[in-house]
Amino acid sequence: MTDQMSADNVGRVKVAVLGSGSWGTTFANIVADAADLARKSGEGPVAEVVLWGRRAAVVDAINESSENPDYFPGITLNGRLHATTDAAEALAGARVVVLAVPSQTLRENLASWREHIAEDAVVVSLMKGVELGTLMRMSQVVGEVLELSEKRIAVVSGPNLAREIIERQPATAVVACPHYETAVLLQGLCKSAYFRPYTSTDLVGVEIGGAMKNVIGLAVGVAEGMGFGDNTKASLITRGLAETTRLAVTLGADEHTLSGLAGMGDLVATCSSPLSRNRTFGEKLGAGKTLEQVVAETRQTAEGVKSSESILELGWTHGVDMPITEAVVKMMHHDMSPAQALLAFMSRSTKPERYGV
Ligand SMILES: NC(=O)c1ccc[n+]([C@@H]2O[C@H](COP(=O)([O-])OP(=O)(O)OC[C@H]3O[C@@H](n4cnc5c(N)ncnc54)[C@H](O)[C@@H]3O)[C@@H](O)[C@H]2O)c1
Ligand SMILES: O=P(O)(O)OC[C@H](O)CO
Repeated sequence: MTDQMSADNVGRVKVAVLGSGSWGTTFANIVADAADLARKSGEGPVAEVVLWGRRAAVVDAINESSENPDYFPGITLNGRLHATTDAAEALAGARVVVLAVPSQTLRENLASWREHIAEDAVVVSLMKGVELGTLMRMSQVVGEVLELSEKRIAVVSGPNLAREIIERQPATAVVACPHYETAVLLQGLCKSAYFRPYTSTDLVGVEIGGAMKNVIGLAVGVAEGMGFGDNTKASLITRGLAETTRLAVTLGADEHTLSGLAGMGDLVATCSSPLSRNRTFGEKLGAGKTLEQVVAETRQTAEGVKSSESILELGWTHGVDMPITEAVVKMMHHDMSPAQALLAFMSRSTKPERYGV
């Protein structure tokens, strides 16, 4: 996709969505529904969506009965959605490549997909994590492995609990790309009757907001599990947003992004919803289950568990104070009990409400 190409002269666009879990399936369905709307109205680009998945049973069910029985049994997907286990087939001719795999496997996935990704494709990350070891945001991993300029890398993020959106409940999101025209084109591809995307050029703010809300969601879940009420949870959400904003702004984000959909919006959705995997993970831990028990019970990706470590290191590398993230890391990775983590958090030295950047 060239920099000059606009939404008006694109016409048909093949979109490959890689990852047929909860969010990959839902986002592919959004784009297919958006294409139906564009076809009817004669306005905007019309996407042909191909979904890649690892498991043949899931792929066959999507193709034969428009259903993903693993994640959304009983929900009818858009009938035009085509699925395949063959990444080369999904990627052939795709001008938009959407990534929906766990953050920590992205690098190895991209290495195997790289040769099939068209040179002029725009690559869109749906992931909300930070890579362990490198401390890279997902767009940075994409840029490094695929050797893409940032003009061809975008992110979609926001308060997007998949279960609600697959039921076609109204939701909003942010499509971020440093190249504004690309963000507008992608906005056109996923704008449907129930999904309203806004554009942004602040990739850093949108990605840090998405990764951090998982960590804060874990902390709020722990508080819920320990039986605490709304004052505790509101305090964690608000101080969590302050922590998120400190980190994001230090890394170059616009402060306003963090009070938008990909910051506060997603934080509120994640921290209030029993549908959130991160919040649920924390809640089980807070209620007294061991980490091993919770890990064993968790089938879907709770990104904050691993990303809490890389995010804390990222904060420390840049001299950012991250007390909630630190408490989460101690509980997730250093055998600290929720009660001990709470004591450590509450007994820190007192501070002005606003400090740091
Ligand atoms: N589920 C949501 O509501 C939601 C919403 C917005 C963003 N996200 C983000 O989207 C990303 C994906 O989450 P999800 O909810 O789809 O997770 P999920 O656990 O539902 O699905 C992950 C998918 O990746 C596949 N997968 C697992 N390991 C893999 C590997 N090594 N190689 C290739 N594929 C592999 C799984 O088979 C599955 O299809 C996460 O970063 C998450 O934070 C999720
Ligand atoms: O289920 P979670 O905790 O991964 O959250 C899902 C989405 O990211 C909410 O926007």
